[in-house]
Amino acid sequence: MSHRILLLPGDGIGPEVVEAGCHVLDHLATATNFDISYETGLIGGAAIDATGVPMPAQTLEAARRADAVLLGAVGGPQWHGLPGDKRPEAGLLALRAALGVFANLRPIRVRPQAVEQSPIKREIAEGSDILFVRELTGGLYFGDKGTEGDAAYDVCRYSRTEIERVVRLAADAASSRRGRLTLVDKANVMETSRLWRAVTEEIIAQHYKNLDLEILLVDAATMHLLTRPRDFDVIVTENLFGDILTDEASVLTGSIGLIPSASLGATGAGLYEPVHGSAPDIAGQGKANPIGMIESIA
Ligand SMILES: NC(=O)c1ccc[n+]([C@@H]2O[C@H](COP(=O)([O-])OP(=O)(O)OC[C@H]3O[C@@H](n4cnc5c(N)ncnc54)[C@H](O)[C@@H]3O)[C@@H](O)[C@H]2O)c1
Ligand SMILES: CC(C)[C@H](C(=O)O)[C@@H](O)C(=O)O
Ligand SMILES: [Mg+2]
Repeated sequence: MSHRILLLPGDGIGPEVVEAGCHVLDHLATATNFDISYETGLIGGAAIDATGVPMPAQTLEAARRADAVLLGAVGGPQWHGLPGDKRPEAGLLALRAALGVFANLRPIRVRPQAVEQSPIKREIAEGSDILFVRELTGGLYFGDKGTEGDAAYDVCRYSRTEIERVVRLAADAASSRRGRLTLVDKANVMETSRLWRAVTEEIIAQHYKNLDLEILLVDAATMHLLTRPRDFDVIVTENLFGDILTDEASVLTGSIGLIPSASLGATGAGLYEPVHGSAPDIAGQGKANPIGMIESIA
């Protein structure tokens, strides 16, 4: 049976890292007799230029048919003036929503070979191995948004079900790793965070008594990540905090180009993409680090 892989190279360095990743995948597929077939689709700025929209219906249909979707990156300064729902990034958000991939796994490991590349002191960074589980289809990204006169708003909303499913996934991951789960929230200010905290404490107390649960406020967490990174095993958090904290934590490894991700839902195809963006500052120069893409494929 052929495994259908949808390639969405996107913009900037996206096509460069997807091409590099496919060399590796082709080689492995041949070496192991693993039958794959590729389809390539448009997303982001490339799709806007070709079709006028960041997520053509044809791409969505191909994603729903695929066994896995590999995405490079979307976005770039040439599309920055567009309204929010017409920007390249809106194409990626539509894809995540359509595939229902609510859990975004972002492993951040400091490799012994690269520890000297880290701007963080060796004695702090060495041996860090953190799995972020970022909620991916809720929160501020998908709440009601708009403008009212000269004001603007983005609503942050989470349901108990949305929190439960991703916390359970993170708790399962922690159970098969070092048994430590950290919830990062802003429960001293945000109502959604208070719900995250209540639901998480309940799930851990009822179903994961073996786990050691730590809870941190997000502002302090940004410091702990760079001062005691080895203390963390699995970190679960909401969509926006997860976006920001994983770019921060990537610094431990020496390059955001090293960080892979897998976005998974309850059923259907997964979406596999490096954590970095389209890197317009280095696009077309043949120097983008492809490891994040290659590890996403792995
Ligand atoms: N998943 C995605 O498609 C995704 C993720 C993040 C940002 N973006 C978009 O990408 C565009 C640029 O965003 P940005 O500049 O804030 O973030 P970025 O991640 O593209 O780049 C940040 C910095 O990291 C470097 N970098 C990124 N990937 C690298 C790699 N593989 N190898 C070496 N260096 C690498 C860049 O050169 C840049 O200096 C924006 O339009 C943004 O919305 C897309
Ligand atoms: C491009 C953008 C929509 C995206 C996000 O914020 O989720 C990116 O920063 C990421 O980390 O995948
Ligand atoms: Mg990001």
